[in-house]
Amino acid sequence: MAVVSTPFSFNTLTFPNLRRVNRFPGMAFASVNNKEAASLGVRVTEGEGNLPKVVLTSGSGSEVDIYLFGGCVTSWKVANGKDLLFVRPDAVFNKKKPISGGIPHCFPQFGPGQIQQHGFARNLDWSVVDSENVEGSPAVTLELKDSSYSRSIWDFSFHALYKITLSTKGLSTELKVTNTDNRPFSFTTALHTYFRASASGASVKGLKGRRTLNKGPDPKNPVEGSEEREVVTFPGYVDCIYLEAPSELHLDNGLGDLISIRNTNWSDAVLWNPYLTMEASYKDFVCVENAKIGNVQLEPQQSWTATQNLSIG
Ligand SMILES: O=P(O)(O)OC[C@H]1O[C@@H](O)[C@H](O)[C@@H](O)[C@@H]1O
Repeated sequence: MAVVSTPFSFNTLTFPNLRRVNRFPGMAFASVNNKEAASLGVRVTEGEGNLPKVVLTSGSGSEVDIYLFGGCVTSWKVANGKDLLFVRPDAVFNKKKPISGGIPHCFPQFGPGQIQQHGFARNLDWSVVDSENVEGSPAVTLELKDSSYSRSIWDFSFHALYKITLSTKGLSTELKVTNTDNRPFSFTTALHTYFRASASGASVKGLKGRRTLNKGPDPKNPVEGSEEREVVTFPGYVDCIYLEAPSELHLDNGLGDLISIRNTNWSDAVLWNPYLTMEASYKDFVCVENAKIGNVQLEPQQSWTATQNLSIG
């Protein structure tokens, strides 16, 4: 897969607009430098394959890793040190492929469709544009804009901002896509979240009665249906879209954790487990994805924003 990468040096990385946000309205923001960034719970380090990685650390000890390549959150360790996300053992960190695991972006196409599966946002370098700490919750905002590479695939000018905030018990993301072109465009998108799980014991609640598009038999010709189960499990190969999913789902990861997955504006959901097609790892994860399966249509200068909040009880 062709990948465009931006030259990167740890020595030159700065945090534009890094700021400490005061608790009280009306007080001025204090500018901070990279050293202070660490004390605010935001630092940049070298990840796997020497790729730059932002680490957010909350006051309670929870921690999140985010690779600039793909704007991909790869780890969410809660205060007891348990990582609730999963990176596949076949994941590579060499920019030749998207990182297979964590929370990859699917943009501007969920797929299958006319361009590469899941689009290009997961195999481009995002950049840091803002960072802050609000009452002990560190946050970083990443940015992705069109480039000659993206335009060779999808010929539109766009601007995406992705804010990731870590709190004591939760991990929140906000994705804002703006049409910076002078023509309307449409896209589909998803956050393809890989949760660490015991797939045979994992289940999702909240989907009963929802319309389904089952991609299991043939991804290009999904079978329409509706979900009858209160508790949806992963007994074998699962690849199913839920249209107009609720704004809150509950995942029991089969490892003793109940994770609530709340969203605004991600109208649809996808459950995926590859079963024996990924024999080495399928037992250890399930994907529960917030998605926008129908086209989001944006006029020039219009934006679309969606949030996801993962939290443990
Ligand atoms: O690109 P990845 O991370 O291997 O994921 C692929 C899977 O992603 C899921 O979202 C799709 O519903 C599946 O059809 C697809 O096979």
